[in-house]
Amino acid sequence: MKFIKKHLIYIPIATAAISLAAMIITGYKGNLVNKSYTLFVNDLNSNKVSSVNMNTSSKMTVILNDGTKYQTDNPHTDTIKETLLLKGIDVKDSNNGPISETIPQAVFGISLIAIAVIYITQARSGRSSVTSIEMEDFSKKKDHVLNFDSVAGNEEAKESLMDVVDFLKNPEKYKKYGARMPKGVILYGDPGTGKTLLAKAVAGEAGVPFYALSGSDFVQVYVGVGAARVRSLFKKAKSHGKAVIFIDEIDAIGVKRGNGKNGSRNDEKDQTLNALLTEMSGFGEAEGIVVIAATNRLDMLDSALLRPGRFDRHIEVSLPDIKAREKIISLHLRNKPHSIIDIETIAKKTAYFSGAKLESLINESAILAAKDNSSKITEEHVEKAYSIIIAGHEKKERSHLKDEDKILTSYHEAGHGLVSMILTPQDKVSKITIIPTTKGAGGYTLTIPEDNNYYRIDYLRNRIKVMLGGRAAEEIIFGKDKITTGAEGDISQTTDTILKMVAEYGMGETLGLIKLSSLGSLASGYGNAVIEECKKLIDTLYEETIELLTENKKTLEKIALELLDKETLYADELDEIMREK
Ligand SMILES: Nc1ncnc2c1ncn2[C@@H]1O[C@H](COP(=O)(O)OP(=O)(O)OP(=O)(O)O)[C@@H](O)[C@H]1O
Ligand SMILES: [Zn+2]
Repeated sequence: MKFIKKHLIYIPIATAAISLAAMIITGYKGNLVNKSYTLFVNDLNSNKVSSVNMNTSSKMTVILNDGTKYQTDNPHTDTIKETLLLKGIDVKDSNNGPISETIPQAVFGISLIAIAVIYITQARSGRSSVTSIEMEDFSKKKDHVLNFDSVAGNEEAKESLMDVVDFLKNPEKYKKYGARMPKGVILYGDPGTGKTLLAKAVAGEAGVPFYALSGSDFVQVYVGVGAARVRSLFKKAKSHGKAVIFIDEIDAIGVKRGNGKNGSRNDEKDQTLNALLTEMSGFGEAEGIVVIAATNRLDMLDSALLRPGRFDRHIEVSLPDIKAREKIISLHLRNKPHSIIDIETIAKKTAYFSGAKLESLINESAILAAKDNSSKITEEHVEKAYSIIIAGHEKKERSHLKDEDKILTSYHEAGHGLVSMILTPQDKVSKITIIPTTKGAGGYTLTIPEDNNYYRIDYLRNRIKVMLGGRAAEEIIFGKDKITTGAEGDISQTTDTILKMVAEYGMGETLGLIKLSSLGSLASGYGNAVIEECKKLIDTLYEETIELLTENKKTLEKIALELLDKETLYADELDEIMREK
């Protein structure tokens, strides 16, 4: 839209130029000399005049029999025309100039007005709308193209996105196999973790244009404008063939409908969202267009957005762990004069920093170096910048965790991971990390090999122990009076599972094979007894978990300490520790 609007002004400019040229050509009357009125009267009296061309202007044009042409004053008397006619002189009396002259004049005038109108509206809309479709054409730019090397860390996200890159490069290949490739990908994760950067890198890797729009641009615009913007964005992208369309802050238009807090649906958002969904179903698989959206909150999104054929790929972009932070710092120090050798120490100190925050740390250091007129960025500059950044952020967020919290999280997560590796080895632990994910503080990741239809009772009991492993580890290491709120999520999960076992799966004694939820109003009589049984079961399972971890305390400590050091431990590192056990 903006693109067309921007070029609209060239149409009247062109017409103005053409009409001006026409005016010059038609208006060119040769070098018309001016002669005095008495000379004209002389010519008239000697019958030399062939024709006279007069109009409302102060001059009239005289053509003599020999073809010479000159101008003289038009006396504007009532009789002049008659006098001339009586002498048999051809008189052209036009109030308006000949058509060939007036048309270019009119067109020129209209063009000037059009230029002014378009210029004013553009200047105005430029001021009032912050929206601009950001466009970068990676298919043409060959120098400093963003690619996956520009994004440090985030290896898992990059791996998932490699598929998308391959699809963008060879959509036909996938079509041949009848594969349905993702039209939409959602990148979710904390602010500043590099979601935008990754989306640009996909376009860069695939060598296709990148179009970006932010969901927040649609807030507070008139109904219909957002939808129109979406349509024009897609139209533009499609006209180029392959493309990456990036929609930042998709939550601004795609929050769940009827969500209590954000309950007041807004027509504009709905229309914009609908336009987006329509556009997405409107292009075919082989077209090579991928829409990448970013959000900080995947759980807030409307399920309509997440359905197959829409944004059905969800890729988490997490905060960097120590290795990734080292890479990000190195990346941003590259091309800057510096004398920093010990990047590892900086990485150690910056736990829970996002990529954006690390970038601003390095930038701040560079500013300090410049202020000092120092030839290089030194470790002292980084030190100073660190204090500035921490002070600036501390008020706003719980940004940098205290070491104490880090230690606690390490043991907590190690507890989950260790219990899982011992009791449910079939569920492969692919990583344990103390870097918080959007789902909560810390975390370990399970890759469950097969999707089971049924779970055996012993498996369910073991799963509960895995969930209790975090709290149990805290208690073993720090003592009962030092336990934390960190286990809240675990506790709600175990409660759900145990309640289902006793009240729905027929695995308890109080109800036997009776399903509590089928009892309707009769269920209330069983309430307390069911809770009693659940509590007893959980207590027993918790004790067993404490026992198990106490027996394996050495391994627990080893995992925790390595976690503290490396922040993330992957399957091979964990296998190594378990082998040494
Ligand atoms: N993994 C990374 N590697 C290198 N630089 C990074 C990385 N992550 C973030 N950055 C730096 O932080 C800047 C901001 O990142 P980006 O805008 O991609 O984050 P985002 O996840 O899209 O944030 P938001 O959710 O706030 O939109 C980048 O331009 C880059 O300089
Ligand atoms: Zn936990």
